[in-house]
Amino acid sequence: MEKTRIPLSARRKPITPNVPHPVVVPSTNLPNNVAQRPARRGLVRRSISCSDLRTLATTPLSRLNAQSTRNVNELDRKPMCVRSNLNPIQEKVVPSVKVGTKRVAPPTVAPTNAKVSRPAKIPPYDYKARFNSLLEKHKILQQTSSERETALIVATEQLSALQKDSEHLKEIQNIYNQSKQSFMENEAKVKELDSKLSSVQQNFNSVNSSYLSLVSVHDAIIREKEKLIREKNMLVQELSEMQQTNRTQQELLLFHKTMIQEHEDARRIMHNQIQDLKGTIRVFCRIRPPLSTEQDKMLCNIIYVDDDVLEIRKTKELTNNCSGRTTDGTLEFVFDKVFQPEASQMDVFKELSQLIQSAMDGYHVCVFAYGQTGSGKTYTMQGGDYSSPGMIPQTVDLIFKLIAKYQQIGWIYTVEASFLEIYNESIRDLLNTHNKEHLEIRFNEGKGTTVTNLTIKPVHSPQELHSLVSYANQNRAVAVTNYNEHSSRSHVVTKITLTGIHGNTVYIGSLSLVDLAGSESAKSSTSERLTETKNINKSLSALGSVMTALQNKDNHIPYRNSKLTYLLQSSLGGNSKTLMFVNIAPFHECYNETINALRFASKVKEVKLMMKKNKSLLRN
Ligand SMILES: Nc1ncnc2c1ncn2[C@@H]1O[C@H](COP(=O)(O)OP(=O)(O)OP(=O)(O)O)[C@@H](O)[C@H]1O
Repeated sequence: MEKTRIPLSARRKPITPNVPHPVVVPSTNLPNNVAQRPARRGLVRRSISCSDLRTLATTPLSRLNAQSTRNVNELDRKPMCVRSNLNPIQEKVVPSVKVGTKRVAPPTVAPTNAKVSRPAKIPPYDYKARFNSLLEKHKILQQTSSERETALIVATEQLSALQKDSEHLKEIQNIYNQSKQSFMENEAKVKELDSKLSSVQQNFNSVNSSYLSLVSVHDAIIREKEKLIREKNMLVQELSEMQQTNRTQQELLLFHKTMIQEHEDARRIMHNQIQDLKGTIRVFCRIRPPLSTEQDKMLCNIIYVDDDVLEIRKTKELTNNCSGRTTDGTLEFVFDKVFQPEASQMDVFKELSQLIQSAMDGYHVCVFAYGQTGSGKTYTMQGGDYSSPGMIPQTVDLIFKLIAKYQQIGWIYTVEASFLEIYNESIRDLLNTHNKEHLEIRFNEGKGTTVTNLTIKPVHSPQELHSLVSYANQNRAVAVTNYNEHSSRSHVVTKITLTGIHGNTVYIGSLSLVDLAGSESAKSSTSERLTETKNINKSLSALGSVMTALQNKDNHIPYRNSKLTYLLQSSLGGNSKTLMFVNIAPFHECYNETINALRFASKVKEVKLMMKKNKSLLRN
């Protein structure tokens, strides 16, 4: 039997084995736009790009399935178009038939109604012809059968290919699903990255805006820096001009300092000459007012003739009994100044302050208050309450004011203070009442008068000195049972030493402020007070003797007759300025003591001291 050849058109290309990549997809399963690409019959072998997969992913599955079904049907149809090359009449499209779930090409049926010329009718008796005709028919049938078998084989191959396609499609579907899953994951990642990108963008924007503002600040700083550099240059210029001016001014200042120093020296000399002209021993008389508790007391008749002359009168009987100038029983006394009861502490200090200047200038100054008990000595030296500070507190304040003033022209001052009490001719250290050491007065031409073992405190401020003054007063009070009685019976010496240094020049001056014991006579004292009074009178009369000797310019001045005069030797000698307050109580009952005090003071007033300045040179 002649073998039937399968037409080329009916053959199918072998299907490439299914491998994940490259993916072999039947063109029919691809969406239209993908499938439109050049394809071979039925199948397309090509690599699936990401965009194809994306298109696949975005195409609904139902649509793909429908399209796939359509294409399979088309494939089913196309291979069934079997052409017979034996008989063109037999060539026709054979529709596929469904066998079970598969569609296969139906067996080809030989056309019976072919439009060919009918063979001539064979007579019934022509068996040979009829046999040949039958053979011909048989041959045709055999050929048809063979073709149908071939078609069946082709259809079976196609079916198997389709099955493979289907499996392949399933695999592609899986790959597609995986790709879709991975795509969705990637898309989520892309979204996440997008959000990160947007936050990074925001950060970038904020950093950028900060950067821009920093840039503007930087620019402003640069501008400011340039401005400052310009100002600095101007200041440098000004500074150099000022330095030049400064040099000129320093030269001028030096010149002025020299001038000031020369003027200061001249002032010191003139000041001391004026003080000398006023008297080396000056006597001020101060009459205290009666207190509110003393309004009943009869007063003396005191007449203030001038600011340095007073007249006092008690009775006519006393006329010619006094050493003062008498006129109708009136005694007249002339002092350097008479302070009436109304005079304030400030008025009194105004006169004293000139002597403090002398102490700063290197002189020894002695101020003492003389008078009977209750005449106002302590009030004058120490003061009453805070509103009426006496000579000592005011002196302390003035000293420190002057020190500050002198500092400006190059002077450096140091201040030292000591406080002692002479009671019954023995000395007590008021800054150390437990001081059992022997306190002995020594005199040295160079150093002046000193007391051995006496506490001497350096002082740096007025407050410190005020505290020492009150501490000394306190010690004076606690040492005895009856302060008022005791205070009348002892001499208190406050000594402030001032050392001024300017270059090689050193001035050492001192201020001795003495609150003397009451000057009442022994007659008016009781027997108990007699010893005290004798001692007081001894020291006061020694003071008078020293004054007289000084007045007479005696070779020997009896300083050593009492502790008081010995202690005040350097303040009463030729190298000092002395101011004596004679304090007077204004009462009739005190008249005799008043007259005695006034006489004593008048005697002192006549003393003329020979002055010698305590100037020394440290070097050369
Ligand atoms: N100028 C004055 N103005 C007002 N009161 C004064 C004045 N002088 C003294 N007094 C007052 O008179 C009283 C006696 O004065 P003060 O104690 O100073 O006398 P004194 O001479 O120091 O006595 P004593 O020798 O006992 O110490 C005190 O109360 C004092 O305050």
